[in-house]
Amino acid sequence: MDYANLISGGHPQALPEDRPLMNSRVLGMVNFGPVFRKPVLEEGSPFLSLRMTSADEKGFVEQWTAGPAQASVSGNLVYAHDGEYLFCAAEIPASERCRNLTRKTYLAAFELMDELGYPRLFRMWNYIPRINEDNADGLEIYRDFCAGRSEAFELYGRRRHLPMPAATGIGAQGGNIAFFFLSCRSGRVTFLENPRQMPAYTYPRQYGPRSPSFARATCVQHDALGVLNLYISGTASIIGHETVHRSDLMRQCDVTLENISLLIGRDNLIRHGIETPADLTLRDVDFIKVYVRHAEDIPAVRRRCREAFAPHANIQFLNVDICRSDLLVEIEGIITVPLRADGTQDGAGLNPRWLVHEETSDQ
Ligand SMILES: C=C(O[C@@H]1C=C(C(=O)O)C=C[C@H]1O)C(=O)O
Repeated sequence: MDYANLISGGHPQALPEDRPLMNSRVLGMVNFGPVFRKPVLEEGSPFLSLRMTSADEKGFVEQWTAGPAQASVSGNLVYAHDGEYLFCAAEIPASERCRNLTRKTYLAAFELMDELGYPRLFRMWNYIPRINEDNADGLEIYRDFCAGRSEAFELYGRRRHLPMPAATGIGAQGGNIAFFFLSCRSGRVTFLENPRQMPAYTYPRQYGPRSPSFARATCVQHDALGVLNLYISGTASIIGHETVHRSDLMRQCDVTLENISLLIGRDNLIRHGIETPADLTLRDVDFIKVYVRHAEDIPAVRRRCREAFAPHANIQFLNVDICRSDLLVEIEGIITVPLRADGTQDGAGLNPRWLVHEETSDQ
């Protein structure tokens, strides 16, 4: 596999025997690179390419692997499942306003989850080019998107209980709106809120005709494996429902990091009925994506994040717009926690692998 070609937006070619990338254990792959391509099946696995970097940046491929998976396509949904987890990616075709197509595509995704038997939706990622620009009606595209998504949750929720999962709703450097999500069949799923922030789905109408549909985090517990995965939503400098420190990058970083610390802290976990052998802190967060509005702010944000997170944490910095035009930075991550007192675990639950450019140059 020519990873460099893959990351730079080329089509995957035949795999070398020693480096099975798109094999049957791959639930899905998401390329964070310079070219948008709608999700397709490549070498038997779902593959979505997001335009998230400039041509001269390294980029990376996020690979979700689990058990032997079956992959297929249904309309504009491309998916794979392994008996416990479902990965599904979709493009929302370009239009002058996205509410209706967002609602339609989201509803199709919920139906698929149900039909395949993976009803426990636990993490969604939404990539929205021109997120702060206006649609044909003068409504911000993010708000238009939120309206369609909210309608899908409401309509589907009349038939099936479907709590809102952890999510990210962030800009992209081009292409069309695309989302991918993870759901599971038997993991014990808990949805967390942050006492310092109003639940997003209760935001007042000043932020749009319908509020964003997501929780602050989702916890998936696999008691048989002795492990818990905590998926942290994109988090920003919002207290209550208001953006704070509108023009102060470093204060926005601090509030964002404080929000995550509070969210994963012992008091909040216990409030949601979750017990872990040790207190969780920022040092436990991994697979951290840091979204930064202005490219020139990345070095300062990088320094601050390197202070806050563990040295071994996987961190990627992406220069994209953020869901509110007064937000300068946003952070998401994942924590994997052994549940047994002796620290043993019979599996890691579901984490991604990041194949970054340096790792691929010797392919
Ligand atoms: C930063 C916030 O929201 C962002 C938008 C989200 C969405 O619309 O799915 C989810 C998390 C963040 O990426 C927030 O409202 O606190």
